[in-house]
Amino acid sequence: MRLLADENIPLLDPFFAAFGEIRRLPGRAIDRAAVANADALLVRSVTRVDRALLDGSPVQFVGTCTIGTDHLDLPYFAEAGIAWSSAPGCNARGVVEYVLGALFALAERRGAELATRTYGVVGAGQVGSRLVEVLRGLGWTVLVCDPPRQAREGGDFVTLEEILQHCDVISLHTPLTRDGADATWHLLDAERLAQLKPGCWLINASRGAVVDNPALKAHLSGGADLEVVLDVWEGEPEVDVELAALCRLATPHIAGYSLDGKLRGTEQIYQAFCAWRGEPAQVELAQLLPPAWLGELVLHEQADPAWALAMVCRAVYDPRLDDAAFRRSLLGDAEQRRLGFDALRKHYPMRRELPDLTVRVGGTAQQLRRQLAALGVRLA
Ligand SMILES: NC(=O)c1ccc[n+]([C@@H]2O[C@H](COP(=O)([O-])OP(=O)(O)OC[C@H]3O[C@@H](n4cnc5c(N)ncnc54)[C@H](O)[C@@H]3O)[C@@H](O)[C@H]2O)c1
Ligand SMILES: O=C(O)[C@H](O)[C@H](O)COP(=O)(O)O
Repeated sequence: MRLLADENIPLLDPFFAAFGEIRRLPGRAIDRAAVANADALLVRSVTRVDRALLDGSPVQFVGTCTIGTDHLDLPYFAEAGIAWSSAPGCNARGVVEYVLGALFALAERRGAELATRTYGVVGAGQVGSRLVEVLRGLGWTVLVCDPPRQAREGGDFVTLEEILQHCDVISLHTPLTRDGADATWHLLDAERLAQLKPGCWLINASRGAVVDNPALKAHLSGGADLEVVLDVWEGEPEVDVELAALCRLATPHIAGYSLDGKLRGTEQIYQAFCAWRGEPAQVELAQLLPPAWLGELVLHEQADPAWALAMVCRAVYDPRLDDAAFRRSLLGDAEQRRLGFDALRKHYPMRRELPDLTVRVGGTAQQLRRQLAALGVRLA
């Protein structure tokens, strides 16, 4: 079996070497010539996999080590009989921790109290539902908008208009879709941006085009009272530098880039590949994960809970570091910026997740313990 893989997929050898030769290429360099000699293709989000790439190739299996599937032409796969798999939920935890880090950074900047704000989560799938669970676990007020789920399940959902009207913080977690009643392309357009509450915080770590980027730039340039955090951009790896300058936090599509999340992505595709071949999966991620550099934190029982939550999150991940590195990369010319976007992602620093951290709290600080548990850390 000949495997062709994006070179940015970690742990390719431990998981896939037993199946045959693995050829590695940068994701954006995977082309028709390369797939002409491949039986299976393993990609990340930057490779568009469609008829134009695969028609006439021997590829029978496509695995994307990502949550998103908007780069895959799934109707074509069905028509051509190509098996495929994505990695649902693999890096959802990382995105949740990105949003938490952004909230603590904005709160510090604005002198705001997070507990008194109303949160709106748009899209409650793998990422959004985990975020809702964490925010509600912290005791915060959360409204949830997910029309497809609402139509299927009924229940406690609100409309996007209600989110725009009532929420002080809005975090977007929809897929990027262009068709149907619930299409999300430019879900936040000029008209909806104008409806945001003054002082609102808007976070997009879904897909760039869920927000109309030119409209957002015009809105911010016009002096809108709005704090914006963008991890994803229309036209990546090209980024509108003027828009980035208007954002409070700007990062190069790394919200889900915890090591755990990336490795889970590889493992999930390995498992799907084994299932497709009708073979048992024999390699387990647990055997391959390195130890977390920060194992344990000790908090004093009198620690202020708001301070303690921010410190614990930051100990594991602080998106301001990614923001600083990204802004440095935006100083070059257009080509340097494009290369910089990919380089920051390729050489992403070690980042672990809150469940890798043990927190010890002295005494009987029950509320703090409950909130730390909601964050997902292990409590000693
Ligand atoms: N920035 C990153 O690093 C990163 C990492 C992981 C995922 N993502 C992206 O985050 C997004 C969410 O991922 P996920 O795994 O949670 O997806 P998912 O498919 O599990 O969930 C998406 C949810 O959005 C809902 N939805 C669809 N259309 C909607 C609409 N018009 N309004 C409101 N809700 C709508 C769906 O019903 C679903 O429940 C995707 O775009 C994914 O590609 C980004
Ligand atoms: O869809 C996903 O899983 C994420 O957007 C993922 O983090 C994208 O990372 P990439 O495949 O671009 O490396």
